[in-house]
Amino acid sequence: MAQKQKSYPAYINLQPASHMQGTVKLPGSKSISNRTLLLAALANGTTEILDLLASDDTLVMLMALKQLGVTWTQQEGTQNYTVHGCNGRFPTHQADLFMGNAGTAIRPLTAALAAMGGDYTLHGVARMHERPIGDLVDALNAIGTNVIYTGVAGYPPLHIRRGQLHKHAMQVRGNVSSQFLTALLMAAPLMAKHDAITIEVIGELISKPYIEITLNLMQRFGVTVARDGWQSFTVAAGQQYQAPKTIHVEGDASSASYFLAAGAIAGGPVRVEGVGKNSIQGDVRFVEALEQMGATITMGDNWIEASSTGKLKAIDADFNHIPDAAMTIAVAALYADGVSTLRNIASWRVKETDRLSAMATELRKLGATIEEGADYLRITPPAQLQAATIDTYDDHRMAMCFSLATLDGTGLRGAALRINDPKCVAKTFPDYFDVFAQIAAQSVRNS
Ligand SMILES: O=C(O)C1=C[C@@H](OP(=O)(O)O)[C@@H](O)[C@H](O)C1
Ligand SMILES: C=C(OP(=O)(O)O)C(=O)O
Repeated sequence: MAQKQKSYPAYINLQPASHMQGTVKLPGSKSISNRTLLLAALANGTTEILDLLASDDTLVMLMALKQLGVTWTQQEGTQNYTVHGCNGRFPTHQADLFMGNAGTAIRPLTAALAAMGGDYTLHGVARMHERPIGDLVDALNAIGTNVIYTGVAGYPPLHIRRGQLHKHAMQVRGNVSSQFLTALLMAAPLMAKHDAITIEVIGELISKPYIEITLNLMQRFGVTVARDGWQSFTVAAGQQYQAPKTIHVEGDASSASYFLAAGAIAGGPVRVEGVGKNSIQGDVRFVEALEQMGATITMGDNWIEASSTGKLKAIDADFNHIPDAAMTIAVAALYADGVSTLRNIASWRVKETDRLSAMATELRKLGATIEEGADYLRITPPAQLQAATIDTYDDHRMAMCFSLATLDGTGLRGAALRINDPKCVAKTFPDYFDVFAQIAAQSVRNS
């Protein structure tokens, strides 16, 4: 078994806290873990991956690779893995792959399998079958791959057969998910055997910093991508992924956001370890938003710390570059001195749930006044938070960011905050509520 299993009750009651202080060691980055697993599997040679994230999203990738004939081993009692690369061609040409709700698994694997051809099906949980993949499939099939929808057009499940590449210039729309471009980039060396592959982005590209993670990791595996800004990307012919021997997975910057926000809301200092000023993850820029709200941030090579001395200031900003960590700002806005506006976050609607609608509904339960726009959220905090039972919509980030609603020690008047279905955090952070409780306990000891 690759991951430890954790059992959670149907709900969890969190006690109010007025001060948060302590240090957290972060789990590995989901974005880096799943990219590294796929690149290591495709590479020529053996890669040792250190500190891989242990979660549902990485488990589905590990299991899919195993079904595809990739050999990997986990070093006992660690999150270190040895992956034996298959040099651009999976040994197994027929497989039925369960992808859970992991966008970072299904999208890049679809592109890689389409490029290779075979007889593969990819499917996931019910919500996965509502998350769009049409822009990726269109981009692939336009150059000759053979990807078929077996349910509703534009969505998984997918069936991948053998195609015949007849073009090397690809086009992909960028305004629904950056993961489509990431997927094409990662698969491009498999299709660029004799001719360069170019990928042109049509229209706006969202979530840009995730493309930097992709390019950075491809480079670590020896493939260079030439680019013209965010408009077009070229992978020269004849490049193959080469195993870098060892690769270390940074701590997850999106997971860091909950603890850093706790330090900013409730005094701190709260320090996260595993990610720092040289991170390749765009979500470290979450701290800029906290600073704008008045928090004090310090950073080292492998840590970030947040603290504050007074009430947070309201914020009005564009969060397109950090859609995941922006959810944490929505809850932090409950503690601000005025009305906050989170702009350019339409992609929230096609993630684990419709996050714009879910966030609006749950913030209202706490007493906030919310304006939900097509692509923005305006949050007016209540004078005092109300105790509430928070629904989580099978969305790990809904569960994690609403734990911050306990940090107004007096406002909840001693009442616990109830979070339903806390087990959904297993998507990226199975131990989240234990770690959150440890920080709360450290804070009590230190106060
Ligand atoms: O490439 C990645 O690792 C991710 C890209 C983002 O998705 P979108 O590009 O769909 O916004 C982000 O929300 C997701 O959690 C991880
Ligand atoms: C959007 C997310 O996940 P996915 O990788 O499945 O897109 C997320 O983790 O917030």
